[in-house]
Amino acid sequence: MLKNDLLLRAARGEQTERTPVWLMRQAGRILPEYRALRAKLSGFKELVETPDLAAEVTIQPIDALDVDAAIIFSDILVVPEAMGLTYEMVEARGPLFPQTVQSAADVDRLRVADPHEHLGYVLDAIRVTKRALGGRVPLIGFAGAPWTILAYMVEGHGSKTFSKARRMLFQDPELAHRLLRKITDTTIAYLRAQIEAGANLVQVFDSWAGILNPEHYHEFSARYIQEICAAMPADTPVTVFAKGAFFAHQDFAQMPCRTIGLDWNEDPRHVRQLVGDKTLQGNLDPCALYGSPEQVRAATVAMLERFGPQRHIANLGHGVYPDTNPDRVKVFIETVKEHSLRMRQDLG
Ligand SMILES: Cc1c2[nH]c(c1CCC(=O)O)Cc1[nH]c(c(CCC(=O)O)c1C)Cc1[nH]c(c(CCC(=O)O)c1C)Cc1[nH]c(c(C)c1CCC(=O)O)C2
Repeated sequence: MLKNDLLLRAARGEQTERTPVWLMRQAGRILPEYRALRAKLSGFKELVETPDLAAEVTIQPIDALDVDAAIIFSDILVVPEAMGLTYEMVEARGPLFPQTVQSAADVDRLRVADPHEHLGYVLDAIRVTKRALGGRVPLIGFAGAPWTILAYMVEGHGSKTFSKARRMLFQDPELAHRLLRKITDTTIAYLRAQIEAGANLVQVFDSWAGILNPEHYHEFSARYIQEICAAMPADTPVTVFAKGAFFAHQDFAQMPCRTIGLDWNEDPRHVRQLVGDKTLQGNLDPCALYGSPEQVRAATVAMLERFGPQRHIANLGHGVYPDTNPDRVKVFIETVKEHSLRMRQDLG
């Protein structure tokens, strides 16, 4: 039994006494206690692959920030690794795949991973975290959207344009679909296993949605996300966060998911008209947290008013930036709690 189930109720579209709040990328990065633990280890992967440590880092923001959800400490790139493509996390630079996917032979070599065999460390981390949380807040599981995973597997590292990955969509769409098929099958099994291990809600991150043209987004991304959503157990809410996909609201309106994540470029009042009765998540500009406490408070209040009191999960419009002052994050969280309560009292 959960002591605080605001997130799940908001995701299901039920009335809540206040708006739940958490932050994308809340685990790690901004917390001194994360940096202290991280400094003692060989690197990011040791943290991700050691369930007790991953659980500890997952719970740090619950203690430090008093958010309404935990998100399992892991990375979207564990999926390509489970399929046979190892990644490295290069200090201060980001992910790197020494081998990339270019040819039909490369796709054939990849396996559809069995999550119990190849991603057992994540499932163990979820189990340890659940036990340690003792029902304080729900635990969010996650995976990358197939398109975003393909982008890293083909490109080999982060990029502003991902032009190698997008080139494949133009030059060899069939090959892209074969790769997306394997990623999607792996992701469905992986997210289902996360839910069995204890994840209460799962989020699909399509971080590179915004660089596709609308036709390609429909053909190479949305249909696979749709399939993933449809394959989840009916009682587990799914959130789809497709950064920059303002052109794809029609796709999202039909998506069998409960919640749509919005980046900070979007106006929730406009999106509400387009996607029907879904819950919306977001969408404060992460840079708003560089302001003074008064400015953070004002920006947060304005955001809450745009979403309205119900069917909203407060968050940033993307992950929190590493150099953000945790005290400003606290102002954001406290303002959501106080002001969303007040919005309901004003109504009642
Ligand atoms: C694109 C993407 C990645 N990873 C992820 C995405 C999708 C979300 C998004 O768009 O931001 C998802 C992710 N990565 C991480 C989480 C942990 C849970 C959370 O707190 O949200 C989550 C949900 C830990 C992480 N993943 C990474 C770190 C930093 C590693 C470190 O400790 O040095 C953390 C805490 C590394 C990572 N991982 C990735 C990149 C590009 C980088 C390097 C730059 C960066 O720091 O974001 C790939």
